[in-house]
Amino acid sequence: MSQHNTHALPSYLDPGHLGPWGIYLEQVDRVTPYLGRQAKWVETLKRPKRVLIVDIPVELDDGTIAHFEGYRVQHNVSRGPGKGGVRYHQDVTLSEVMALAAWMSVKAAAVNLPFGGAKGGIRIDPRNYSRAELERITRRYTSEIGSIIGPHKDIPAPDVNTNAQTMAWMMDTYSMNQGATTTGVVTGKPIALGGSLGRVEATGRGVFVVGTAAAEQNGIPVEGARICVQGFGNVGGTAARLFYEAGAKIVAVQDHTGTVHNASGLDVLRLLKHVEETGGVAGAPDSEPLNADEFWGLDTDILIPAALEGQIHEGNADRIRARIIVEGANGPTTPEADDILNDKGIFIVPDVLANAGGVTVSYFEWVQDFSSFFWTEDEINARLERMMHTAYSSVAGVAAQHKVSLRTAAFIAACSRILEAREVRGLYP
Ligand SMILES: NC(=O)C1=CN([C@@H]2O[C@H](COP(=O)(O)OP(=O)(O)OC[C@H]3O[C@@H](n4cnc5c(N)ncnc54)[C@H](O)[C@@H]3O)[C@@H](O)[C@H]2O)C=CC1
Ligand SMILES: O=C(O)CCC(=O)C(=O)O
Repeated sequence: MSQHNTHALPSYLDPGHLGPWGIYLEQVDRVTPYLGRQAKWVETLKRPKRVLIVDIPVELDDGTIAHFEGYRVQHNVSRGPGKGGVRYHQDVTLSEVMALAAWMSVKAAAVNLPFGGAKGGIRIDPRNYSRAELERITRRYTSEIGSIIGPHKDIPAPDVNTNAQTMAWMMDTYSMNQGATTTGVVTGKPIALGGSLGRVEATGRGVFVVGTAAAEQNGIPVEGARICVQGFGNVGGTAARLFYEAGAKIVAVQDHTGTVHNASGLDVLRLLKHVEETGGVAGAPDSEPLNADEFWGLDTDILIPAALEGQIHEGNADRIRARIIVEGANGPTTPEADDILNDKGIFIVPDVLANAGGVTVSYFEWVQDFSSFFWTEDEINARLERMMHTAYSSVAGVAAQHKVSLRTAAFIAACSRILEAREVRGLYP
């Protein structure tokens, strides 16, 4: 059992709290005064365009029948087709998927990609199911949402507990139902199926690029910087490795199995191997265990939350001693915590900017699939870096102009773009 089950729930999971969708709505309310005449259209952002809840009946390996609840939400498609990952997690809710879809709309617009926002999920703990069962569940889910996805409508990708194999099954199922191989229906596919080089690492690489820019802006040399990372999967593991290779010291890592600490710096390559072999960071060599709560009070230069939403809340924000927070996860900081951290002068690179590297390389993959012409990994990484730098500078410019946080600035830039598209498209059929 995870040590986290023994701790109080984060405040956003308390009954009566706003929940992820409520948090998103509050973020939109906070930015509305900066939208000028576009504010007239702001209601567009406060309701999803389309919500689909599906029942997924599947025969398990032992012959019994199980039913899972799945979702696909398209929040906004004013600027292009919906885009966003698919999450398999036991705590997935409609409110969460709605918020994740909305953050995708904001993210795509903040980085100026020609996409709207969407997200999907299945309420399931995938660790309890065999590979064959997961394949059947994924295929049935894909068929159930098949009428609303498509390369020009809504393009899924990996998120928590899904990966390139999941995308291969989705692409194959969609193609079988269409009667034609349709590689552009999902991104994050295996390279053999039209996937893009660099996509697996892209989100962590983007975190590294903007994290480095933020460190420079705050006079923190990356070489020797102390870094704590929560979540050591696709995003956290890659970001930790890139910072480690740049000379930073990864002093603590937390995942669902535990928290490991080494004040002189963990050997990240060994830690990655340990996680591959054992499924989590607990018991990693050359580390001491910490309890989950101690992690948040560690004296550090950069904190990278790269696990789930609501991890930084009013119950722990006050104890955080990082100089910079780079949000690898979606929605890791509640609005209450955001206020506390801003008052403490902690510099936050918000999720919609910091973790946009993944969807950026997904965009490259989608473009490559259409042209059937594939780029080298160096080309992809160079383009990714350029786009992340451009987005960071333009959001930092908006922040300076309005004297607001990078989060508010990213929302101002993104919401303005979405609402401008809404306005010029017009309303009538
Ligand atoms: N994969 C991608 O391309 C993108 C992912 N994200 C976001 O980044 C975050 C992480 O996603 P991935 O790395 O893809 O997922 P993943 O499934 O590869 O890894 C998730 C990590 O979080 C840890 N974790 C889960 N529950 C935890 C808990 N209660 N406490 C501490 N750690 C916990 C897991 O142990 C694992 O290390 C999510 O918020 C996701 O939405 C954002 C943009 C793109
Ligand atoms: O790569 C994508 O299309 C979306 C990735 C994603 O789900 C996210 O950025 O949160």
